[in-house]
Amino acid sequence: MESPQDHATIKRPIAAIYSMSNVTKSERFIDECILQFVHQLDQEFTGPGKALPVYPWAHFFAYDTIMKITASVDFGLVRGEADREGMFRGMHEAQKFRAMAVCMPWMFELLKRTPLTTVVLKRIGSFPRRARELIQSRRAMGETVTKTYDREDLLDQLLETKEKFPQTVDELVLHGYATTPLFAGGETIAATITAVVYFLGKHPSVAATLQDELASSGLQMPPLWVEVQKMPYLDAVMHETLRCLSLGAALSRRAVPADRAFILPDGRRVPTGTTVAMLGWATQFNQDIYGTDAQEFRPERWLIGSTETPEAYAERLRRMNKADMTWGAGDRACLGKNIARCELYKVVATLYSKFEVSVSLSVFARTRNLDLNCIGLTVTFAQIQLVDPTKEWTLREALGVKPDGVEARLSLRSGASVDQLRTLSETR
Ligand code: HEM
Repeated sequence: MESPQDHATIKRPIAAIYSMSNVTKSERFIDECILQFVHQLDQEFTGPGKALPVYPWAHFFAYDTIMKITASVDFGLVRGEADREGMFRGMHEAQKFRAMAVCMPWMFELLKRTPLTTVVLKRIGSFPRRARELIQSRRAMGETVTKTYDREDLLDQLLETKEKFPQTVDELVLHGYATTPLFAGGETIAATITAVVYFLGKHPSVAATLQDELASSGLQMPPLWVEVQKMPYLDAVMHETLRCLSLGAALSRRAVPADRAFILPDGRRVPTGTTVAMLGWATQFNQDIYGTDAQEFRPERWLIGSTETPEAYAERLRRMNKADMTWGAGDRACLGKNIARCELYKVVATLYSKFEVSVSLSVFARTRNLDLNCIGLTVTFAQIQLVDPTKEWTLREALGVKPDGVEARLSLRSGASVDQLRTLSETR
């Protein structure tokens, strides 16, 4: 792990690029991908007997979107024009390997020269390779061509850091900058969209309240960030989904610094240099902070209670936010949080404005017990049927979390039209 000082130096040139005010300049990239996604879902999955495998399609959407935000590239996974299977084959296994390398570096040292490791590292290597290709092709286009874009993508801005911060940004650092969004912006977003569909399918009253809020907000379609960021119930749903999903479980690690003592609650001192991880699973389900129903999915916990004073609510919210490790904390906290929130709020608001979504879950596996344990269940807005209530479900976990087996049935809401949505966006 690099020192905090080196880390801060490398992060400084790109901090402004990831600020919300800059991210909203690329909203149009996100809108284009949302439109494509909704149209494709409408074409392929609305109709009797059709079921949408949520995670793979959310992953197509997320990857197309991050490619567009990063390099204006129309990758084509949602439209089926890119090699969908090849793209994600073995990715989760590669992630598990990476998790092992992060959490048990000594094991990685032992294994790193074996043929198996070479194969796995090749899979992980597809992101750096793609980033290198993007940089090369952008440079080949020449300065004048990139400047004629009517909008800047991340890559243009990242390339500029090399000129603005020559002391810090060499080819290697630039390559790291370009690889990160490709690596970080796919599975995280896909898992979150899948979890929203899952939790809302399990809690029809939450879905109904969200849809009421969406319907009464007079949103443009796809909605703008300035519109969706002000929607309290949508915000509560997203907070609660991310809290219960605990995506960044193994990500937030820090080395104990030499200049500060790190003492555990029982008085033991952790030696300098020791890698310490704060797990979201421990903090985000802490009953002292989130209440005795911490294991339940309940977006209302993020809203003011009917008998609560504004002061008490502000204090409760402060404690909940502090314990919520979704985006990590401190100087290594998620840099892509603004991109992720903007993309997620917009796509969830669009999906639940346009579609009735009912969920059937087949083999959704999870290692922790929430209140939602089962395999093979069908959920509709009208009823919940557990095919086998005795079985538990588990999430596949590596560095991130991959939810498998969530399938949804889609139908357009009465009065909703996807063509109307396209027209609105084209006039923006
Ligand atoms: C739901 C979506 C996402 C979640 C939950 C998430 C979560 C996290 C977490 C927990 C960390 C580690 C923070 C720490 O150590 O304290 C992290 C780091 C990071 N994430 Fe995200 N992330 C998401 C999406 C994204 C996206 C879309 C991007 C980029 C486009 C991104 C870029 C980064 C970067 C660059 C870091 C490293 C920051 C540093 O080391 O200073 N993330 N993320």
